[in-house]
Amino acid sequence: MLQQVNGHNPRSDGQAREYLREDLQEFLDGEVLLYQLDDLTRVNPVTLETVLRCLQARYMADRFYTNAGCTLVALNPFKPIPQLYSPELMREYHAAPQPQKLKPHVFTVGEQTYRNVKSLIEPVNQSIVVSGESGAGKTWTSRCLMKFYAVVAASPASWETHKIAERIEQRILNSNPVMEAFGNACTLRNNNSSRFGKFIQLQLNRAQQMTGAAVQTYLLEKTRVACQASSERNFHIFYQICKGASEDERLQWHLPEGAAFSWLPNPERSLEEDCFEVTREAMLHLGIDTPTQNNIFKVLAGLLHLGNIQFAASEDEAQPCQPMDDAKLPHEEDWMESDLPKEDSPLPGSVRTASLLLGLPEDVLLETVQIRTIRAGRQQQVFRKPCPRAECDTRRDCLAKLIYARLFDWLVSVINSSICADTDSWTTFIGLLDVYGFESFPDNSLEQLCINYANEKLQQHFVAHYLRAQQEEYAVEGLEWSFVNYQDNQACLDLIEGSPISICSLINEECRLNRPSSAAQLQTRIETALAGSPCLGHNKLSREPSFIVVHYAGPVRYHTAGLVEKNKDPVPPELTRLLQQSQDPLLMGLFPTNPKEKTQEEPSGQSRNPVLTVVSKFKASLEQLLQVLHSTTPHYIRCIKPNSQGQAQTFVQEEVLSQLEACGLVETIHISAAGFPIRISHQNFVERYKLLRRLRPHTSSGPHSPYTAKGLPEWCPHSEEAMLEPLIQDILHTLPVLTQAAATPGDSAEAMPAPMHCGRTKVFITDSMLELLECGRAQVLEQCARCIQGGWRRHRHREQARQRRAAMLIQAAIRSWLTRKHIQRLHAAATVIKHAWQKWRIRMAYLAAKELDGVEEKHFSQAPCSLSTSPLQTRFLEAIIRLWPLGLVLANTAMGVSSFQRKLVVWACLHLPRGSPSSYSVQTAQQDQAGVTSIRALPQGSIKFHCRKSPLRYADICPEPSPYSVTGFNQILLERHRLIHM
Ligand SMILES: Nc1ncnc2c1ncn2[C@@H]1O[C@H](COP(=O)(O)OP(=O)(O)OP(=O)(O)O)[C@@H](O)[C@H]1O
Repeated sequence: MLQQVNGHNPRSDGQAREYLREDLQEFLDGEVLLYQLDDLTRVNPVTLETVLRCLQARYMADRFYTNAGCTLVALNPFKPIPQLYSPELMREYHAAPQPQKLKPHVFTVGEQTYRNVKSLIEPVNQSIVVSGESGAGKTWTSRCLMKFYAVVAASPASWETHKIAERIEQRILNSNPVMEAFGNACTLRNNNSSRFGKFIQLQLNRAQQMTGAAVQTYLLEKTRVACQASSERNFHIFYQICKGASEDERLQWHLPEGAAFSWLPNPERSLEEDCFEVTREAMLHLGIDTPTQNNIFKVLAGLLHLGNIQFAASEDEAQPCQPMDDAKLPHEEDWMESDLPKEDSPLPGSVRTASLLLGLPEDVLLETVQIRTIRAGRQQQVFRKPCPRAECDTRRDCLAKLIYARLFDWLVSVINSSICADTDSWTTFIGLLDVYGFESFPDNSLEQLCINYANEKLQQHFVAHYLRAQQEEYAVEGLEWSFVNYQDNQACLDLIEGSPISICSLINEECRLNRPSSAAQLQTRIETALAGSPCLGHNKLSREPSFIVVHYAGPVRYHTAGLVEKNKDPVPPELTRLLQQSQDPLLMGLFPTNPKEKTQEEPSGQSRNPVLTVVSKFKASLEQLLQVLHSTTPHYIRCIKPNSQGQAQTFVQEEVLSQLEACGLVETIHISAAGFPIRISHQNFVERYKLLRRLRPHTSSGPHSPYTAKGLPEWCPHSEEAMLEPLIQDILHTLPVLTQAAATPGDSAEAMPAPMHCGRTKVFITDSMLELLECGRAQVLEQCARCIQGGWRRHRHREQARQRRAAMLIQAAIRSWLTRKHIQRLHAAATVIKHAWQKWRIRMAYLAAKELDGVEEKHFSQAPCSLSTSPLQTRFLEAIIRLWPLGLVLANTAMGVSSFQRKLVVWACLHLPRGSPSSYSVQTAQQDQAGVTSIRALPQGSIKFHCRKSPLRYADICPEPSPYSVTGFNQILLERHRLIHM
């Protein structure tokens, strides 16, 4: 209900605003409920708040996938939903004529890419970029896609080719558990966190059947082998072998039950990822036979024992640090193999076991870790310098990292050789990129710099693609507008990788100079050399040397301490040489003894080639990757973790918001805002804003609308659109009035028109224009409300007056009716009384007459003759008549007559029968001398009259007394006498 427009109650104002906001939201959303919105670009307006609300509503309604333009947002359900990933559903999406019309799903993206490949429209190759923070579901999504392609891209041809294809698909799928066992670990954020980035190329032949795949990995977190954060774990494979090995294998690998290893923290935590048998099975399918597998596991066990070697600090710098006796392994003598030269060797068990398992001579292994060799001079003279304890630890860790990294790369190459098809057997590919999401921790170093650098690159790629998609939509709608002014993240990329000076180049230079690097020095260098960059910041309050990079997803502070060392990733050449001496078949393969081969780990001083730092290697592989991506049609899946606890049905808005920022969706929203974030269909636009036409000036021409020129297209293909055109034109004509009304006195005229475009089917407007339209609408509604209120008040007034008149009329009518009724009743009663009265009077008269007649008759009957007959009688009567006044006078004389005498005189003169005192009463005055006051005939019976007061004015005065009516018994008598007298 509209509020009374002139009633300014702040609370009701607030409510009204809220109501209008909801109303606008409802309009912008259309008829659809928020959770039913499949595409975030349909959320209107595209703001963070609405996007969040929409995602939350969908998540709570168990709708985990939502489109966001060319991106699919995948919310992690944190609960198994088998029916959401069933082969039947895969086939349904595959068979659908328009899969994009089905509910958003990872299969829609899968099918879309597959059809694009089939359509052979350039670029034929497709890529799917799956990003998100740790635990958001990237690996799950990539696995899902691989399963999808394994189902839909299977060969329907002959049974034989079908079998081959199935075997390849199985191998591709089997690569997952192997890579996850060696490359994933349990972290604080995800129990099965991938510690590397990967790009999987699914290769398709001309018939779009999957014939093979290739895997490329990025930035394996090899430091995890030797160093794990508390509450985190090492790579899964270490736990798998410790928990899943058979008794025999335990003996072979020197892994007694319950043994404690420094590099195996939290072994008591059991995860479903600790499935040794699955890994072994998958390795077998990939062509890694059991002896090779055993060899791998033996080497891994050797690494665990290597980690148990602890050095004691040496008091004499010239003496190497000695390994401490380890007390960690229980019942050593019980399970140690007899091949260990136990009794002869003074070395601790961990050194002996490690060297045995790694196929290295014990003393050489120990010496290499303890003593640094330096070659100097032209003759390459060798100097040996015992390392301090910390360096011994570093060298030991470095040895383990070196072995593990090589082993991982080797595994990837084995997987590739197992699943990769011959180059001539495939023509197109679909790439799946599963990369780390943007990272920002309290302590960020080179790893985060590389990851965020990659994310910046991918974001730039994404933005370019998104803008292209936006631009295409504008073109379809006939809009001539471009995002030329949009600033992308090039400035940030220039800061990180630009030429000639950038953060990367400065760090690399520090490595090349091969001088002792100081963290503070590096900070100063970066700050002075890159001072002009808008994306470089510095936290002056920070005590530790650092610099801030303002990434698209937010600012990140990187510590400069250790940055150069990490970038060098130095591998002492003695370590490589040591491993080249290994007798272990696997290590021999990983570290071949080829003097001509220059390994990457060769020290910089001995090579004229530019140093291959971590950053430069990463940059090279990133460029390669982007080249591949640029040659494909990209598709994006943004995985979002609704909460950090991994709980189902829990949506923490703040956490989701930061991820939306990190995955660039917020950026997309800002890009939308730079264009026309609000799109309304012509129909809806007219329905909502047609009332604005009331604001249009009444002059026929009216002010010319600046919007009409760029406004509606000249041609309207549909008749409905044609019908809407004049209405939209009318609305557009009101815009100058609106802008004028909204302008504050200081605004310049040209600043006012807010941008707006009419496309072929939609009206494209900006936020400011929406505000203006809504303002105008509110204004018109207010006018209407006032008008309605005035009309209503007038109407109510008239109605009330009419009702009052009608009520009076009814009251009068009822009153007169009641009066009539009452009078009728009174008339009837009066008639009855009158009749009774008349009857009574007649009767009385009759009785009186009868009595009088009786008295006379009696009187005359006592006389000897009748009046008529006897003259004596007549004379007597005449005498009486003549005398009775005298008698009365006598009776009334004041003097000398007693009361009784008076009565007697009256009786005598009136000839009243003396014997019947009950019939007449004679009243004398109280003073007996006063005479007779009245003579009354006593009534025969009593008569009562009960009269209520009449509502009628004259009802109680009826009947009309007549001057002749008899009103008392005396009168009857007197009348009688008078009559007689007459
Ligand atoms: N669609 C889904 N359905 C059910 N569970 C899921 C789904 N997606 C993810 N999960 C759950 O979330 C966990 C984390 O997912 P995943 O390992 O794919 O995250 P990630 O983004 O690859 O993390 P990281 O970057 O650390 O490797 C999975 O182990 C799984 O339990």
